[in-house]
Amino acid sequence: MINTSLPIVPQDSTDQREIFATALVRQAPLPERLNTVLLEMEKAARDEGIPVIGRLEGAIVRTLTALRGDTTTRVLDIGTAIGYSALWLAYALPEGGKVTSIELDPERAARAADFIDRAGMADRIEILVGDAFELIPHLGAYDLIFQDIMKHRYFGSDPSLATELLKLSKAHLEVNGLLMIDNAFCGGGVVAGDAAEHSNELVGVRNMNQALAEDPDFDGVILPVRDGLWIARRTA
Ligand SMILES: C[S@@+](CC[C@H](N)C(=O)[O-])C[C@H]1O[C@@H](n2cnc3c(N)ncnc32)[C@H](O)[C@@H]1O
Repeated sequence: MINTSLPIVPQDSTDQREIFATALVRQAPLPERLNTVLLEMEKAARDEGIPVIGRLEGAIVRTLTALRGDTTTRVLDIGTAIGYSALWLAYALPEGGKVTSIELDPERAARAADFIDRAGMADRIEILVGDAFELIPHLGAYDLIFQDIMKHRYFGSDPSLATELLKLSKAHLEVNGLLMIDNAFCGGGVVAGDAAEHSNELVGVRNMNQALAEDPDFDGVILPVRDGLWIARRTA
């Protein structure tokens, strides 16, 4: 069901500026229980080739989420893997905040549940197992949505799905809500040349980038860190 032979963006970059920023972020104090589990997850991700956003992007996601303060209590995390991004999101939320995280692979979802429990965040994160395209239409509205499934879902598949997921996310995002989408550069492919000559995945991500950039209901920008992180506020 899941194509595990896909290229994985390394969690730690070779860019000297990102290495410097990541080293500083590693020194930031975190609750010991949370940090112990995050370190274990980072090791598992490296050893087993599990794609996670890594420490630098984790800290960016946490900071952007925390900046929203009490306006953000309902978060949707699309693509749980082993729960790494869900933990950063949950940690940033105010009291009473909750992350709903969706994962297609039941084994990964089970590992995520175990890590999340050990990090002491089980009361803040709910994992739904299934296909995001089937589950999201049954969910409510969110203050923040983090999308991180594109690499898996679109490679060699239908290039229109990336834009469909954007539409689905928009339909479940409150006005003034924040949409974050990882892998906007699609491994660098969308920057390198004419995506139309490349894979369905590249075409899909390029079209999604264009649709989001042109959408009058969003203000946003791709942060050029790691593989490109869209941050876009729904304005209307
Ligand atoms: C890049 S990983 C997510 C990493 C996670 N956000 C993190 O940083 O910790 C993408 C995950 O999305 C899952 N996935 C792929 N297609 C999906 C779909 N249609 N619905 C739900 N999950 C999906 C994959 O099984 C994979 O575990």
